[in-house]
Amino acid sequence: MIKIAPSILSADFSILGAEIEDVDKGGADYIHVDVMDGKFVPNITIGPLIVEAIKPKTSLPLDVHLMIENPDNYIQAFAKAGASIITVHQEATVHLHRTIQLIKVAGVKAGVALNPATPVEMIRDILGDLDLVLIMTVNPGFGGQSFIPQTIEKIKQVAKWREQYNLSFEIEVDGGVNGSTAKECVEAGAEVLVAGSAVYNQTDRKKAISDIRTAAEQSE
Ligand SMILES: O=C(CO)[C@@H](O)[C@H](O)COP(=O)(O)O
Ligand SMILES: [Fe+2]
Repeated sequence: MIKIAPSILSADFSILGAEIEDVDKGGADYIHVDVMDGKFVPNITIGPLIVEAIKPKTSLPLDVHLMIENPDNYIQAFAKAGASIITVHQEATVHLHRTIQLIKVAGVKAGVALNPATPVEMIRDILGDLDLVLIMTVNPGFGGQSFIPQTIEKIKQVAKWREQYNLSFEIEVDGGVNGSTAKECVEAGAEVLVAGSAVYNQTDRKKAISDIRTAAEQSE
């Protein structure tokens, strides 16, 4: 089953609660929350206080994508704020296995994200500990960038390992996902599609979500 995760990075932050309710009613499966610290990536966005504030606005899982250095220091705070999934970048933590355990101890599903230039081999040995693998299809930091096609091979390789080792983590793609790129991602093995500008830059969010889903399902 394909899941659509609208990224609130492209929402109108002055009416964030209403923007979340809009995609919730519009058929979203996750709410994707991009956390940026101005160090790991150039941009600065959301902290645990905002996650706590939006939690009552939706019953959908909050899919928190941490683009921050030293993520261990903030896992507890985001878990307490209401995160359902916490995804950290492999590039942002030296002791990735420990970071994953910290997320699990906090009672939250654990994901690892890989930048476009990071080989999937970096996480092969810990795939069995993961609930989600996030293949970045743009360089993290901003919404509205173009999809990087070389990332498709990485999705395929992770999907191959998932089958080979009989694992059940979800494969998520993030960046430049829209009606044109969704199909190829799903064909490669992804089932969670993050879409920021492709959803929030449209006035009819329900239609935008449905269009991405329809495009993606054409590959099934
Ligand atoms: O994590 C990120 C960017 O770093 C994403 O979640 C973006 O928010 C996706 O935006 P679009 O490429 O879909 O506009
Ligand atoms: Fe993201």
